[in-house]
Amino acid sequence: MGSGELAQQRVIVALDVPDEESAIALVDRLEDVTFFKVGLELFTSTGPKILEMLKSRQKSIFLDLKFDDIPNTVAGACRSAARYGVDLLTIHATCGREALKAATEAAQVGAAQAGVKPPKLIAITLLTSISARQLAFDLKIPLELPEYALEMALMAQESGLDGVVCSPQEVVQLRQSCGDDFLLVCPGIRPTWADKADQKRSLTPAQAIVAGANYLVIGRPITTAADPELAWKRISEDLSAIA
Ligand SMILES: O=C(O)c1cc(=O)[nH]c(=O)n1[C@@H]1O[C@H](COP(=O)(O)O)[C@@H](O)[C@H]1O
Repeated sequence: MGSGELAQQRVIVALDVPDEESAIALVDRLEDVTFFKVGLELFTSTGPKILEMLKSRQKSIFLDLKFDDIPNTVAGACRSAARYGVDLLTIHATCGREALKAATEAAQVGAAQAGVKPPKLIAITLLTSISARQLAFDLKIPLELPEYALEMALMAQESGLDGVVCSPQEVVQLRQSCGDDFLLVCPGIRPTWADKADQKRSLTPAQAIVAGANYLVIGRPITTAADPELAWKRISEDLSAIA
């Protein structure tokens, strides 16, 4: 595999910026990046026109709106979001089984109505900013963290979702239990030289790929670097070494 190819195929850059202008500036600087994530900050600021900007540049899109509500509401949200023709879409596993099933069906319906490809619907298992201690003491979940993440993933799989968002630290276990066809999308990725900031359960890009992640979501190590192109290049080179 050529230099940078693995990063181009497997790294999604999170565009956590406040407005369209900053997003365009980053996308145009990072010309080798093929897959971008639009999350709550940017989508709340710009609305769907940011998706058109990315499509006009032939980029793949992860629309990360992390829906979390009652079944009827998340189904409606997924139906609407699926009409945009994005590649990946998120919902929280904690919505529960009924909501996950309703969301899965609604995403298919929305995409069919718009005549676009349905998004891969993936569930957040447990945010990568939550530590084992916080899970026990703040969220009062009596399970061990890996067991809790696995239970959320299995519920998502049984409800018909295409995969989950999980920390790279849980990938080996989830891959073993959920099989090769289940998408494992991992944020909380930190090269050795990057600040961990609010991420609690991280691995390096190479470690996450070796563990079996399908996609890595990387934001600040690239987007807030003094030289974002150089940060991307360093990550691409690290990944080329394991290709
Ligand atoms: O759904 C996500 O993408 C997500 C889930 C999760 O558990 N943790 C997590 O960090 N994310 C997102 O992944 C990105 C990580 O960004 P950085 O920490 O800057 O690399 C952010 O856009 C988060 O919203």
